Parts: sequence; C-alpha cells; structure tokens
Amino acid sequence: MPLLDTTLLLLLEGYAWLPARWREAQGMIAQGKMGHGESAQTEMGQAAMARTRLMGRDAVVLRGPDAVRFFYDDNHVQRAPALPEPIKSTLFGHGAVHTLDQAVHRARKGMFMSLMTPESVASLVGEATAAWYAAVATWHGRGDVVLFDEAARVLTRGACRWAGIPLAEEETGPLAGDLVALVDGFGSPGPRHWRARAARKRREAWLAGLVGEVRRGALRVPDTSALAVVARHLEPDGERLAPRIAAVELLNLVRPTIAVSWFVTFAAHALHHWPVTRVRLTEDTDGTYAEAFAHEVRRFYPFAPFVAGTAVKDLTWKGEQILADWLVLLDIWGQNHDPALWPHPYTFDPQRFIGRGIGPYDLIPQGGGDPVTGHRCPGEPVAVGLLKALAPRLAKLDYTVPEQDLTISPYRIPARVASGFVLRPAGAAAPPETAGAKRPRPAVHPL
Ligand code: HEM
Repeated sequence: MPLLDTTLLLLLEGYAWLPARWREAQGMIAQGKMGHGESAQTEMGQAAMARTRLMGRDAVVLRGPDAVRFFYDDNHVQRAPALPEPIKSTLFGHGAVHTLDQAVHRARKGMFMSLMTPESVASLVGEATAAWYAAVATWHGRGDVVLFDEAARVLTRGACRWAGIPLAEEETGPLAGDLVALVDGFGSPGPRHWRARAARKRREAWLAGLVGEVRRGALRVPDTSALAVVARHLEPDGERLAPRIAAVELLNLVRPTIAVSWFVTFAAHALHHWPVTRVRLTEDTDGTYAEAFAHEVRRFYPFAPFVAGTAVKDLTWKGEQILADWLVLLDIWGQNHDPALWPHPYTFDPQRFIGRGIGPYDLIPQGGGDPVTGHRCPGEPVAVGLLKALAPRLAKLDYTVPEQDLTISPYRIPARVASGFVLRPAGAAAPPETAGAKRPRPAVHPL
C-alpha cells in the first residue's frame, strides 16, 4: 500500500505527529505487514522504524541509542539536502553550520567549539546571571511579571555582552522580540512564520554591518569575543566568511541562547507543579541537584521534536532497507520519553540524573553523538549552565502564581507555556479579581 504524505498532519499534530507514526508502525507489525516481517522488530516486539512521507519524500523514523549512533555517522546520513527552505529562512539561516556536511562542516564547527570552552561558557553564564539580578531588582512593586518575556530580555543582554555585540538598553526589548520570533516561527505557517522571516532579514543585515565594522577596525571588541572570532574565521579555502554568513553564524550563537527562555519557563512550570523540586533546589549546596534538574527539564519538556537528514546511499537498519535520498528522522521526543531508557518517563523526576552520567547516545534534547565531529548542539553546556544558574535563583525568589493558563499544547511547535508563566513577586499588589494562587493540573501528557 502506498504511504500517505503526512506533512499536513505534522503541522496539525505537532509533537503528536511522530507518536502517531510509531503507533501505525506498531499496527503494521501486529498485522505482519512491515517490510521483512521478523527483521522489522526489535527483541521487545516493537517496530524498529516507522515510515511515512514528508514534503513529498519517503521518510523513516528512528529512535534509541543504536539509532543515534547510526544517524550521526556521516557515511549514513547527511544534512545539506534535508533542510527545507522555510527552516533555513527562519531558524538557522542560509549557509549555516547546520546545513554543511563532511570536512566543510567540521571546519565551521571548530569555530563554534572554540567558543564553548569552560571559561567561555562560564563567562556567558556570568553575564546572564548579572542581567538576571538587574532584572529581578526591578520586579518588586512592579506587579505581575511574565517570566518568558523577562528571561528573553535577560538572556539577550547576557548573550550580547558575552558576544561583544554592542546593544543600547532601549534596543534590548526589540532584539529579544526578534530572536524569540526566529525560534517561534519556524514550525508553523502564517503570521508567526512571516514575523520570523522579517526578523531574520533585519538582524542578518545588522550583524553583517557589525562584522564589517570589526574587520575595518571601526568597532573594537575583545579578541576572544564571539563577534571577533566569527569576523576573523577562515573557511577551508582560506577565505573569510562572507559578511552575511558571518551574521548567520552570530545569530546561531545568540538566537539559541535566547531560546533557553523556553527552558527557564518550563523550569518555573516544573517548580510550580512539583514543589518538592523547589525545596530540593533551594537546599542544594554544590549544584548536583541543579544539574540534575536542568537535565530533567531538557528531557521532560517538549522543544526540538526531531532532527532530519538524508540517506547518503542505500542503507540497512535492523534488517529494513533505507534507500539513498530518503529522509531519515531521529525522534528526539520519542527517545527522551522511551520507558526503556527512562523509567516512568512522564514523571518529572530530576533524581533520575543523580549519580548517572549522560552518555552521547541517550539524552538527546540537543541532538546526540559527538559535538566536535557531528551535528550535536555545541551549546549544550550553555543551556545546562544557564539552567543550573537560573533555576535555583528562581526557586529562591519569593513569589506567588496567579491564576492563568499554564497549559503546554502538544500541537504547537515549539511548545510553550500558554501564559508565558506569570509570577507575582512578593510585595506586588494582587488585582482583586485574580487574587489567590490556583494550581491547574500538569499539562504535559503522554503522547
Ligand atoms: C534551548 C536550548 C537549545 C536547544 C533545545 C538546542 C537544540 C539543538 C538541536 C536539536 C540541534 C541539532 C542537532 C542535530 O542537528 O543533530 C542543535 C544544533 C546547534 N545548536 Fe543548539 N540548542 C540549544 C541551545 C544552543 C546554544 C545555547 C547554542 C550556542 C550558544 C547552540 C548552538 C547550536 C549550533 C551552532 C547548532 C548546529 C550544530 C551543527 O550543525 O553542527 N544551541 N541545537
């Protein structure tokens, strides 16, 4: 039976799209209809892959540590032909490191990795923490605060200071708005998407101008800053990056840093729904619990649903054929909620990460494998470092949670807390009609 193209379903179902494809694959196994019969199953009797069609192309879906190993081998899967134009024109940028393969990718990736030393990550986290304190100092007496918006501005300030990007105080809000738009608009058609395209155009032009100024000596920035490193980076052909590509890669440093606002807001959601984690965070003296909490936020809450590449050649996966040029999708959400890896996966439990190392192939909210040689996110230490710094500070803040919509719709990519998480700092006046905290039930359901 020919496979149906499910692109429209992806837009409608969001994070529920891949689970539905897995259920279909399981149904095929039950009916004995999948490929080579026995070979299409794992030892547990589960389907080894799911199949669909996406954007008019055959696609297979994989998950599990073996699948991560298989997917991140660039003799199996390459990226360049897999990324659709709408994602390049919003989230990543044309010519971004995400779209490169083999030696050219490794050379560009080296530039990112050189900015992710422990000292550099600590400096970024330090700038963001300073911006957090400055923001919190203005909250008292100001009334309700939308945490998502505040976190985006805090991270924008911190990331720009770290990167050497000059930013006037009054420019912080508009820049934060554009950077949020870039992340918010990649997974949906309509106004969110067009806002993201406009934001990319505006910000690439701005940053390309700054790169030009640094190269001409008209703008002086520290040698080790991201702006300086990207401006002087040489490609394998010995040429500097074209100013627009340099701007794309600068955005690929600051834009995902601001994306950590999603995780900060999810952290607040978790503290609210599982108050014991708030107590544990406030009692944590050496950061062990904070780190475990950061990993659990990244595992539990929905963000990147999958990553995609294209089969380099005809391949075999657990006895099943994957033909050259088929799309290969690695199911991030599915793997991060696989009970074989994470017992009781829909329970938020940071404890599961205490005394347990993170391997290259198990926890994959930011991709898997080796970040130096493959496409795994180089910013993982930044995301973990920021959460480790900000979640305990949030836990120790004195605030209440007014009535609001705290649902997280699984049909929206990227998912976010509907209200943005409104908190009322101690001392702020409660509007009479909304006074009193109400705790709605947790809204992250098994898919
Ligand atoms: C909200 C936190 C973040 C999430 C959820 C996230 C997620 C991801 C994912 C899923 C990938 C793709 C992996 C793949 O293609 O296999 C990726 C790649 C990437 N991320 Fe992140 N990331 C985050 C934060 C960061 C930060 C803070 C930075 C930099 C400061 C960063 C820079 C990048 C870059 C440059 C790539 C492309 C890597 C490559 O193609 O080799 N990310 N990220």
